[in-house]
Amino acid sequence: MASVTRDDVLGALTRIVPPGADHDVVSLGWIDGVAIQPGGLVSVSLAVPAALGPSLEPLSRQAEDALRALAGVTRATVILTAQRPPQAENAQQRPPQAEKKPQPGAGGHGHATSQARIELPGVRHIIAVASGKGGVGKSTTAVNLALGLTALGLKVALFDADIYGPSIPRMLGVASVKPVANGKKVMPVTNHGLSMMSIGFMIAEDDPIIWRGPMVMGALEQLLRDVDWGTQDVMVVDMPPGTGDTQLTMCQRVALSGAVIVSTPQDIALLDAKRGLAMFRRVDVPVLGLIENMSYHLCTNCGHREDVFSHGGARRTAQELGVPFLGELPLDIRIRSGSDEGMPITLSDPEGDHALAYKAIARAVWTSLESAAPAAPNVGSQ
Ligand SMILES: Nc1ncnc2c1ncn2[C@@H]1O[C@H](COP(=O)(O)OP(=O)(O)OP(=O)(O)O)[C@@H](O)[C@H]1O
Repeated sequence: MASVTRDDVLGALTRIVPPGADHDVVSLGWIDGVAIQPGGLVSVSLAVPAALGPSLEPLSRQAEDALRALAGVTRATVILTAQRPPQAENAQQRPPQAEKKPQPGAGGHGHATSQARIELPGVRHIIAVASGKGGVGKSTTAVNLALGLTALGLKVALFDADIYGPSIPRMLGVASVKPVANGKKVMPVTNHGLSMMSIGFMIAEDDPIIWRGPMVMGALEQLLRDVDWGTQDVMVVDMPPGTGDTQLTMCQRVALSGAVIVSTPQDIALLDAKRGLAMFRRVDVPVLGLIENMSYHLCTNCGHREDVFSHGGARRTAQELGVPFLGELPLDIRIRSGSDEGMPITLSDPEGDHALAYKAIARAVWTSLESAAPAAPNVGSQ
């Protein structure tokens, strides 16, 4: 099979002209990134003026058709990302405190950065749930923590930034729901008292999501900005795993009030967790604490407890690094099956030990956020 080249891709895109424009998308400088993977999988990111985003959806379909017509292309995905506003404009929009040293919990609006910040004015606190490596239960923790926060009577949003494996829609039983537009904005999907958005709503589960860093950030930024989040006490962000450029950019661009790090107890996972912690410290985001997931195993039949992964490692690491230890959750099939079935354990067994552990973590997180920031009118406003 002929293999497709970047020039082929750009050539095909020169035939795509936005409605009302005099030039094609290549001449307009809208090509943000092109990724070509073995097997003829082509992904293109088009950085378009933010205000035009929703009206250009048909253009992205047209571009996909043009790419699919190329010899050697088996699948084409074109995503629209919002163009960054010019720097001078950003400087004017940035609140005056943006150049000051950050205050933990003060909405994260304090860290200085040269890049445009993504401000969500109706959201009081934004917290990241992160892990140094994949598969440690970050999404499971983000979902149950978010539900634990709703149990406190808070208005909670959940943003799935795990672009490599968006699992929030499945875990919250809304995998088949499609978000609806409201004017120029998209309404969050709601279920179980949470307002959520995920890249998973926008792509098919088997779509290749191996995008270059800038493309990933563009897609996340567009999603965050284009959703009508309304007023929220707290937004929980399920971060992509790892500590690479995407994660770092996300920490710099989103006004984070703090971060929660999830780790399993093994040394190797803890090393990654330490890397995650260092990343947040580097960008002045307060680390609210460490959670040990899959801390020990509980036998479903007899309830016997086994410390399969040397239980207690995260607590020791938290002490060593001077950050709070927020709690531990066992490796328990009920935690997994709840997520698989769209009914997380905090909902399915709200008075059980695991739900109580998540709720205690949620309380500690909220206390930590609020102890550093005065109460706002929307707090507890459900
Ligand atoms: N405490 C637990 N007990 C049993 N299963 C768990 C537990 N925590 C997570 N899992 C299961 O482990 C798998 C990975 O969890 P999850 O998707 O939350 O991890 P992740 O760190 O977000 O992964 P990725 O980085 O790949 O997105 C899922 O099948 C989940 O249901």
